[in-house]
Amino acid sequence: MKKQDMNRDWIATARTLSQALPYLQRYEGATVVIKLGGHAMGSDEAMESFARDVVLMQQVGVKPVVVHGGGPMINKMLGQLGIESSFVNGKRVTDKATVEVVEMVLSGLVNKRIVQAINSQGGRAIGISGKDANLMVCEQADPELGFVGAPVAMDPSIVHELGEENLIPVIAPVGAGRDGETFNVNGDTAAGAIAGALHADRLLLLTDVSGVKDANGEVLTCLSSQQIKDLTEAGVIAGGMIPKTQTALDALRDGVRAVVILDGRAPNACLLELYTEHGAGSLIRDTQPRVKPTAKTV
Ligand SMILES: Nc1ncnc2c1ncn2[C@@H]1O[C@H](COP(=O)(O)OP(=O)(O)O)[C@@H](O)[C@H]1O
Ligand SMILES: CC(=O)N[C@@H](CCC(=O)OP(=O)(O)O)C(=O)O
Repeated sequence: MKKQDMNRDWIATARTLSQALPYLQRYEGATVVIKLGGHAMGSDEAMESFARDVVLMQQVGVKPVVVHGGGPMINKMLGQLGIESSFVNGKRVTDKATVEVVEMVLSGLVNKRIVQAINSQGGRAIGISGKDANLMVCEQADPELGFVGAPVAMDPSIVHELGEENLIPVIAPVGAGRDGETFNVNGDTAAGAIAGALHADRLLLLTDVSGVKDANGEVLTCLSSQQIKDLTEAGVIAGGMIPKTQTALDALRDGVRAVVILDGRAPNACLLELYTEHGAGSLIRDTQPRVKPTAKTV
């Protein structure tokens, strides 16, 4: 690269940092729940970029809370063990043998991989599941789905306590039932319930598509509740996008200020969303247009 071009790059970087000031101020002290989907954590590079974003967010005053999925990793382990599984509306039909594998993979392999990635970037992450400190008590969601849980009682105090110690909670979507059963909770559902209990300022759902697409495959940058209902009825929102958009609606109802569905494989996806004028993905915030205000309101 020529010296002149390098100077231009540095000037652009400085300008980007300067332009981030109103957003840095806006999100200082904000609680941001980030759901990392299994498809978004494929490569080591993607994981490293995610971890850097989370550590940087905390460095500039955000309280990040990570909730993760791990569907592809569960599929792989079930395959290795010769256990078949099927999905109904994006949720895994979960029998006794399956729920044991789900907990092993989510609370073990996947959770610790994320914890390690964040800690490697200088953060202090701690891995827990919905079972810890009664964070997420569940009931059976639907008898047809077996041990799939619906969160019914949330106690977010452990998340607050960890945040006060500057620890970054990394939460596996596994919950306990009142009779001691273990429930497999869809990662989006768990993230929404946790964001709702925390009254989070933002819920970022990181996935493997650039947002919610319409019938022509175009990403919708801003969506209302009604649009979500219409697109779901028309079958345009399908599969794994159903729990995601349903989560968004539930989270808004529970007091989360806004939900964004975005591509977690894109480098620095979280920073792009929070700290640039452009933003990323599909913003779900009732009927307001996707305009990034410059005032100090979140
Ligand atoms: N309208 C839609 N817009 C975008 N993606 C959709 C839509 N309907 C269904 N999908 C599917 O939803 C998937 C995301 O859900 P899922 O695979 O469960 O992701 P994750 O593992 O990140 O939770 C996308 O890869 C896409 O195939
Ligand atoms: C009930 C249910 O479907 N649970 C999910 C939990 C993991 C998950 O949600 O992972 P992603 O976010 O990567 O899809 C499952 O068993 O796959």
